[in-house]
Amino acid sequence: MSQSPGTLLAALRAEPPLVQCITNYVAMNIAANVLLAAGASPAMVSDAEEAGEFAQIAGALTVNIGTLSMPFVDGMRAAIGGAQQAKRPWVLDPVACQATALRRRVAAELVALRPTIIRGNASEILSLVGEASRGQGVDGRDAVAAAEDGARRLAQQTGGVVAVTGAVDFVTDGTRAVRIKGGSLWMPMNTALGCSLTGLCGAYAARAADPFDATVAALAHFAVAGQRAHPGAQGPGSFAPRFLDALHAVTPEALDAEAVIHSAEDVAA
Ligand SMILES: Nc1ncnc2c1ncn2[C@@H]1O[C@H](COP(=O)(O)OP(=O)(O)OP(=O)(O)O)[C@@H](O)[C@H]1O
Ligand SMILES: Cc1ncsc1CCO
Ligand SMILES: [Mg+2]
Repeated sequence: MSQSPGTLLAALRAEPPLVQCITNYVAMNIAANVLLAAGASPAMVSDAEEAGEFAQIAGALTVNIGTLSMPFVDGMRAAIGGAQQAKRPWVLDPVACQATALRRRVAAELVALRPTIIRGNASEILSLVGEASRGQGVDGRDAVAAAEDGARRLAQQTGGVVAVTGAVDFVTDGTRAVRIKGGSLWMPMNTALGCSLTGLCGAYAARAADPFDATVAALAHFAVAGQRAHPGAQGPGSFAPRFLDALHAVTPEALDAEAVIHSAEDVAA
């Protein structure tokens, strides 16, 4: 029996989960504010000496390779080990994994550790499954639809959930699949909103029985908040504070009423 986004939002707000975020320098502040606005409790803890220990007290771990360096990688390895030992969900954001040999290598190592959830843009997901990617650095340049089959294969390979975000988001666990509509054209013009969404996937995963439901809820929360924030905004700058306010203002009832989620199982191979 699946849990609706609103049900999970109520659970998250009733008991804000501690989410350990190993994220990039660009996203640190934005992602922390997004998690607080949504109702979670973020902590940016990444040094290898403490990251594994912290993962055992956190409700979930998120790992993002946006501003990659070897100290970050050591922290990621330690944290993932701690999360796995404590049986906590962990989420991978393979930022710009198509761009360099280092990113391809680290992303492949992390995928092999079987993340509970992988969330990326279409260009990143295509690269993870060895397909041609038109990504330009951290910016996705491929259509979500082009990465759907690859996302299904990736989910079957890891045994986890894969989310591809863009104009219409796609979520699959290799068997089930949905598309989520909403959001705003200003979202890809706000840096690190994808990284922040990865953090929110972790927050929901800490409270959900099923990581697929958690991922759908996080993406639906973003889609509804983005859609609500859009009309009052003149551009990416005025959108940003409205979006944070909307993440906070949306109630569990409104989330279930306004989320546009359609089954995508019709196109399964
Ligand atoms: N054209 C669009 N219209 C509506 N919403 C969008 C659009 N593009 C992206 N989004 C939304 O923006 C959010 C971030 O997704 P996106 O695919 O831009 O992540 P990303 O490329 O990893 O971002 P970043 O690396 O900058 O953090 C998601 O909630 C997604 O649904
Ligand atoms: C702009 C940027 N550069 C590395 S990570 C990041 C944040 C968006 O992914
Ligand atoms: Mg990204």
